[in-house]
Amino acid sequence: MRVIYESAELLAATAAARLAVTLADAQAVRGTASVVLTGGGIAAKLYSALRDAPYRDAVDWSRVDFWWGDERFLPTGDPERNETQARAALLDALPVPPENIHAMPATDGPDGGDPDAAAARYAAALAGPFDVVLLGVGEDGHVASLFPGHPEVDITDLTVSAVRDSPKPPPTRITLTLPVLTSAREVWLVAAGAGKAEAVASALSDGPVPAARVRGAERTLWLLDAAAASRL
Ligand SMILES: O=C(O)[C@H](O)[C@@H](O)[C@H](O)[C@H](O)COP(=O)(O)O
Repeated sequence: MRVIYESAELLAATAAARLAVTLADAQAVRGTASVVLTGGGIAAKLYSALRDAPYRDAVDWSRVDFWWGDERFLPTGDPERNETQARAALLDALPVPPENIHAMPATDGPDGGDPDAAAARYAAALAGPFDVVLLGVGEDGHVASLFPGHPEVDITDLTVSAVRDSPKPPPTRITLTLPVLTSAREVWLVAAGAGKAEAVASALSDGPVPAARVRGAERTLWLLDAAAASRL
């Protein structure tokens, strides 16, 4: 399904509300809920919309697990880390037990600057299937840190991989792979702005971009603003 909103603000506001309802529903059905977070501009808007919404109390935040789809492999607290962004825009304001926040390792973690060991550590900790995977979409059609033409896109035997030579800085990253992303109940691809129009059009016509290959087990949702949908 795809939904096109007039503006990025409306997209962020509705996605935040949708996320609260989906997590509350998951808790009603299964007792707990899990979400995989992403980085990027529209994600930051979504996180602060959720943080500031009174309905956020519909979710029992003590029973939500937070994971990440990808991370920039930098020191803890680096402003460029997706974790730092999500904590500042959302998690720091919610009553989430620290052990439910499953950040990807940083370069000052137990594996130091070794992204392969850090990826293996995250793989060992992963507990899916996830209820919702949030994914921003890059202008080149990347999702998480799966970049077009890079070998990580075709990995089938690992759930988490190191990424080197990322075309988007910083060059070293950690990413979930397609087999684990596609095992989630719902995958939501969220994109705003004219810069995303070509990538969105390619993905939705089964073009050669990583975004075309990610699907949820139960539902795949494209949440777009009018500019990102302008080439559909
Ligand atoms: O580390 C990152 O940058 C990401 O997790 C990445 O996959 C991001 O979600 C997209 O590149 C969209 O980012 P923007 O919304 O900022 O364009």
